[in-house]
Amino acid sequence: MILEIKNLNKMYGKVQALNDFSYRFTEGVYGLLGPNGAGKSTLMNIIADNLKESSGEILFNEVNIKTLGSNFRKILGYMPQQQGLYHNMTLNRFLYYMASLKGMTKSEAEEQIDQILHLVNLEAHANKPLGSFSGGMKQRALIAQALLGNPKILLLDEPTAGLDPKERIRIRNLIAKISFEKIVILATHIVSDIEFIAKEVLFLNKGNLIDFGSPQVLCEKLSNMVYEIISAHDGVTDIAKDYRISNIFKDDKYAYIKVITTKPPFEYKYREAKPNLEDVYLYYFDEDVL
Ligand SMILES: Nc1ncnc2c1ncn2[C@@H]1O[C@H](COP(=O)(O)OP(=O)(O)OP(=O)(O)O)[C@@H](O)[C@H]1O
Repeated sequence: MILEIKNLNKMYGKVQALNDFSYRFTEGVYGLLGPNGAGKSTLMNIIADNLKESSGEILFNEVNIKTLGSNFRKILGYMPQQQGLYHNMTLNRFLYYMASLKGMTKSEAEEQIDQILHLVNLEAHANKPLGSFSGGMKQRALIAQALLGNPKILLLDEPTAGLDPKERIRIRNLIAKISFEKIVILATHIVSDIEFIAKEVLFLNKGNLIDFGSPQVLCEKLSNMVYEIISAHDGVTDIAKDYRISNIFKDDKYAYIKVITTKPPFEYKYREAKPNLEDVYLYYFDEDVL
């Protein structure tokens, strides 16, 4: 199974939301990482056929998805970014409603909905109105509707937005569980959402694909660029002036400051540190963490 994106461009007036984006996706989880405005949702929406590209094409198993038409939509599950749900609708009604929009028969829906409710761990809430759900339950309800029809391609746009760490882990585990034999593309700006479940990570910035690869390969690119400076507690402010800091840990005696830099911080006591995907993110997106 191959989903191939070829030279995709999207302009909103003068804003280039996607710039000549090309990629080949096969079975597995892909993390689409980038800050606000990177073009993640634009890409998802074009794949989901909710938005028209300015140019470029998308092929599924070498056939243009425009030719496949509704047959492509049938194999696609899409979880949009934080959506207003129908507050008075019960979860069960919502799922039947979404199943009918996907053209499923009532008996097909019946068969699947029970299984999906079990998978997302919401069986006990099937007859409760969506308005009574917590943030995490709402996100799981949205994942549930995306799973209707057992799609081969699953697009998840910021599935953990606004969730507490426990719910985030729960969603992450759920995604790992449902991704078998599917192409899953997950857009997020939270590195830990995909660090341990993504086969490949794509870094997107201002519409450009700036790097991609397995988390391991991406981290290896930063070897010899991540160090831990060991300093007195009051040294942190000075270090922040000269170095990009990715983490600070303090014990009773010292501050341990993880920095990303092209040359070792010779002026301090330091040791080499192991890069993680968050360091790679900071390296590319140059965000101030202090
Ligand atoms: N409907 C629109 N009209 C005009 N510009 C838009 C529209 N939708 C998105 N954009 C612009 O396109 C660019 C990419 O936006 P997009 O929403 O795809 O990014 P994103 O990576 O999903 O960001 P976020 O995490 O904030 O959702 C941004 O500059 C955004 O302002």
